[in-house]
Amino acid sequence: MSGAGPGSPGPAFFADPVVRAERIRKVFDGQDVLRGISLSVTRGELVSIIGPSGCGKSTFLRCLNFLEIPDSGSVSIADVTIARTSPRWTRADEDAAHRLRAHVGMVFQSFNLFPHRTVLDNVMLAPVRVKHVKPDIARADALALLDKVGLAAIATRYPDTLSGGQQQRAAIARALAMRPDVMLYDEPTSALDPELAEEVLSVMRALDAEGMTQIVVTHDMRFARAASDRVVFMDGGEIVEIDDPDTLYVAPKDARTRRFLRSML
Ligand SMILES: Nc1ncnc2c1ncn2[C@@H]1O[C@H](COP(=O)(O)OP(=O)(O)OP(=O)(O)O)[C@@H](O)[C@H]1O
Repeated sequence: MSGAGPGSPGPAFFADPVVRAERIRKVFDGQDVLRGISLSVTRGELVSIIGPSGCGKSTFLRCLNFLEIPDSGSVSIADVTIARTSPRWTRADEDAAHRLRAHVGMVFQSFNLFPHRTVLDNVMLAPVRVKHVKPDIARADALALLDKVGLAAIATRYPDTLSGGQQQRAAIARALAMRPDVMLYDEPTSALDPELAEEVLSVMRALDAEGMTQIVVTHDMRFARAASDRVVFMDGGEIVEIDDPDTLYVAPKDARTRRFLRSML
């Protein structure tokens, strides 16, 4: 939640960690993609992760909910902790990952809506099937969420009749329907024209104002600077954390990251 000012809850509001990743490592085909990354995100924070193409941003995000399984390290989200202590991924690990994912809403670059279902069905499906919420309650909840993202009037349409921005807002509503503790976004606006991207970003800003915890992998430096509480730069499988997104201070020793940042300003 950015812009703490007079009357805002202040730093104590951020005291409660929702996500804690410690020493996450991931090797693909002998390539050290993540070299022991740690990141804590507290309740209500909006953290943007940026960095050069191929530096491991998506891999790190996907490790947070075990869509990608880290080789070592631990992730805690809400009350679930998974520590990788052995190279084997067991049935018990998968069960724990299932419990952890129940706390996480994930939004992908490519929307990933079910094409043969209406927008409303897309949003109410998981609460009914996974959480066994009564259909009439799930429907009312889904309509409220669609209203929040500006899509209530087109709830009965199918995804292929929607703009990309509308589809992405539907995908956000679908993720929110599971009442997550944290939302993860993997380049949510990269496939969108600037105007449609702005519709999506404004939904994310509104969620931030409500206190939702959000982690966003993005190439949108303007959004990262303007809306984030923290910008985290990744490079070479490590992170360089910037406390103040306005000044974009980067440790002087990190020349490659400085060059990357200059190219984005
Ligand atoms: N499933 C996989 N198998 C093998 N290599 C992979 C896999 N996923 C990612 N990689 C490799 O890991 C590295 C990091 O990829 P990743 O997608 O995490 O980077 P990124 O920073 O998100 O890039 P971009 O900004 O271009 O999306 C790349 O070299 C990529 O080719």
